[in-house]
Amino acid sequence: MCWKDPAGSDPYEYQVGFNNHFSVTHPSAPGALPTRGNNPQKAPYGLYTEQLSGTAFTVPRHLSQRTWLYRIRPSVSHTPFKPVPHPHIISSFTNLDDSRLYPTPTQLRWDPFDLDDEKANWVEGLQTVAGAGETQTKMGLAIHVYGFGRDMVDESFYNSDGDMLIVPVVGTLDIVTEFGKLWVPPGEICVLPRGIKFSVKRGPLVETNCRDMPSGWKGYILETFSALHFTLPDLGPIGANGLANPQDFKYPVPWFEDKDYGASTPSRSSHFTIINKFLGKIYHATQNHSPYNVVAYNGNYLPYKYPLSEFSPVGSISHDHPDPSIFTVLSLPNPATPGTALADFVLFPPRWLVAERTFRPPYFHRNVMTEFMVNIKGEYDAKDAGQGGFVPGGASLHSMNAAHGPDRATYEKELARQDGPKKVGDGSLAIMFETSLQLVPTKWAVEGCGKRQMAYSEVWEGFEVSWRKEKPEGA
Ligand SMILES: O=C(O)Cc1cc(O)ccc1O
Ligand SMILES: [Fe+2]
Repeated sequence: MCWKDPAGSDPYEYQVGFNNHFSVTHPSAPGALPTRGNNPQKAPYGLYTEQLSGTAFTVPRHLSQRTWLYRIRPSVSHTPFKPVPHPHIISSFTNLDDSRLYPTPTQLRWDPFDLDDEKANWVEGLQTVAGAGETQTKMGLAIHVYGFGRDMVDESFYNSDGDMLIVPVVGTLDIVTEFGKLWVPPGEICVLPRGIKFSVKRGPLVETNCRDMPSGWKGYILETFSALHFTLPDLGPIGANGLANPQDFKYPVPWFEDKDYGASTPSRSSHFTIINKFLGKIYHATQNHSPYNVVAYNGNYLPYKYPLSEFSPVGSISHDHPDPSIFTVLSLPNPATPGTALADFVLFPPRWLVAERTFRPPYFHRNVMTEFMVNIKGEYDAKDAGQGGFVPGGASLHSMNAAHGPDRATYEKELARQDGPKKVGDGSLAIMFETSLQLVPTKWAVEGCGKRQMAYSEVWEGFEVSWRKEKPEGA
């Protein structure tokens, strides 16, 4: 089934259904998909047949992901890769003496990051904030910010290190992939799995309340190095429905161009550049044609997007504050420890809080998971969003076991609260990258970026010791 935005702001069409197996052909080339098998002696219209695997051939069937592509030229027709410096990307976090890293258990919070991004394209504008593990053994993850002001033209990127879950905060992303196009405004996310080629262009700059992020296209990226990919979390007693429903995940429909590059091409360059991130380094190769030449495909390894507004949250309808795992949108299980995640993508959506006899904002806690949060817009219910607070566009890192929770202002306001049911988060959106691994921030994030809120810990100062007034006599 094809889906089209009824409001008309997204110009593209999509196929729907999380992890579906799609067998599709561009409408201009009926019959481009082989009718028997994947790999005919000669594919229809002389197309080249290519398998792109997202998992090892031998993984259990329910984890297996691969797509067969039918394309105008084989992907392999390009020059050898040459390294190109990119000083801001880090993909190995295991050497804690690496001078680019800054291990610290301190609670960290940042105002919106300032990136020197006007001339950068999306790849050049990547900057690593934190990470764990490394790409070589496919164990770990990295968190990056991006900021760019230039479209990727005649350039395509693919990542050999991991999958990228992209969270735009300012500016719509207009993404061309080998599988078709994705339109990703703030409020939606997309996942670009390992190995898939794509180019990021600037879509409209939508209204933002990010005070310090007035210009540019900016957002956050969770990069997962794992050999497996995001899944929908189990629902357990919640039942068969709710949270992120499979039909709300949108996959592109085929889009291709039959475009050659040569000396006579009046383009910026006389070739197309393929950019690869491999072991944390950037490499360039060139070729004489557009890689967006896939006419038909058949498989379940594809990029996709998800509008966060479709998330159907569950919560407490009597008393007590449920743990935030109820807000998991996508999860990447940690095979080493059943029930834990290498990475969870968690959403704090607008919702009604009705719990009685309950301290409703997030409680004080010291979690075994590491929490990296981003305020996309509005006010998060545990933190003041004013100047120096958890501001839109800003982020926080609460590492394994690090105590955190409501700031003093929120705590006092909640103790004094009289009202009944309350809608929180109207017009607001916060997300969390949560991991069972120990994240290491980069030196840039802790010292270099100039956006760290050095006074963050003060939000938890000055709590009244009510006990002394209220304790039973003799205690
Ligand atoms: O720290 C945070 O704000 C995230 C969070 C939210 C919540 O409702 C409970 C626990 C938790 O870590
Ligand atoms: Fe937390």
